[in-house]
Amino acid sequence: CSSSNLGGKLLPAVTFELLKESTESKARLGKLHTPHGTVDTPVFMPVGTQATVKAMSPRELEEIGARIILSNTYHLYLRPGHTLIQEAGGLHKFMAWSGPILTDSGGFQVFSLGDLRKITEEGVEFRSHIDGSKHLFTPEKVMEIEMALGPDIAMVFDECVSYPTTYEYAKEAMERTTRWAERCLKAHHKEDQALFAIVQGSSFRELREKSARDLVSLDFPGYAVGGLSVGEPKPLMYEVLDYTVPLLPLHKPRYLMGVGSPDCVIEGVLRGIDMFDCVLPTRIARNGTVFTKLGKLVIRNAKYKNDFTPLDHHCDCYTCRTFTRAYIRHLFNVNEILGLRLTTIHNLHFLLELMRNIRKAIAADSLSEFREEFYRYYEPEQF
Ligand SMILES: CCNc1nc2cc3[nH]c(NC)nc3cc2c(=O)[nH]1
Ligand SMILES: [Zn+2]
Repeated sequence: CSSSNLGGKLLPAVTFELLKESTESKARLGKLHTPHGTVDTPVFMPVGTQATVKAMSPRELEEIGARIILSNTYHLYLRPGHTLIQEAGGLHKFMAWSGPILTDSGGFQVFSLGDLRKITEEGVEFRSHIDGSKHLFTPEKVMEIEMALGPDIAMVFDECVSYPTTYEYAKEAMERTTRWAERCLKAHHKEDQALFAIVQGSSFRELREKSARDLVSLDFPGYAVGGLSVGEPKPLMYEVLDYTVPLLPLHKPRYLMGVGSPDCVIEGVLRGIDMFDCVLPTRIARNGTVFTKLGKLVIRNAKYKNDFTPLDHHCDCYTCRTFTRAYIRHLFNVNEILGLRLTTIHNLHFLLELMRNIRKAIAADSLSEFREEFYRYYEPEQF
């Protein structure tokens, strides 16, 4: 059922149950209840930009324990169109994913189109990266698209400001984003879909605090921290989280957008983040780079030519149980599709397994030991 009806008062479609707060950090265990099932948090959400997590079938996603996945409003609006997907019965039916789905609002995509877009108070005029046709995304239009796509969680239309930026521009963009969020709230009318807000303000503390305060007063069911993982040094991202997350409601989910490298996920969880998404694990898999306990491994490297051991000696995923480095390197060498499928399965399993272990560590109040142990082996990158 979507949102049960108690004497006319509709219960919200998506609710967050705070199960346990860590004693040693801001980490917490939770359950995100949605019309398409419940998600244990902290959670990593694989990205399925064009209504598919590239190279993975829904069955394989289920097998590795994926629960909630992301799709992209911008891409699906352009192809095949949100009206076609609505005709198909919505995204869940169209892509045969029965679990929870979150759609971003296209904000990030249209802003990364560079000078192919024009921002006004009304919205963003942009040219399609496919055929150059002109489009206008307004908060109202984006709400119409996301209501038609039918995900369990829809994101507001915001402006993700690039890094670095000036205080003046960050202020102007943040205040407009808050006005857009109010317009999204007014235009959104789908009871079985939750609308999450996105905090902006770049790396300026008073802008982040103003953005958080204004959005919290609008009482959204969930809050994302946007404008991060856009090229800023990791310590700066952590600093922004240190002073932004505490301003968000304890009993609502916090979503850090675009973060999915193992070290950033651990640092985000420690700072009170519940939800993560990132194209990194699937994107680097397709060019043969995999996560392992000891850091990243590039399988095309000649040193793996005669290496008949698994990708990651500590992993029990289908790829690592079944194939060797030599075989997967061969597949990449001869451009065989199975190669990138196997590395995608492994990288997603790696991230989802990391989340399972993080949840276990929070439950056992041992997340800082887990973090020490993880860093003892894992070599994080600077960006
Ligand atoms: C929902 C669309 N809006 C929206 N998406 C985002 C996607 C991101 N992806 C990354 N790093 C890969 N940072 C992001 C920030 C935002 C952001 O501030 N806003
Ligand atoms: Zn594996």
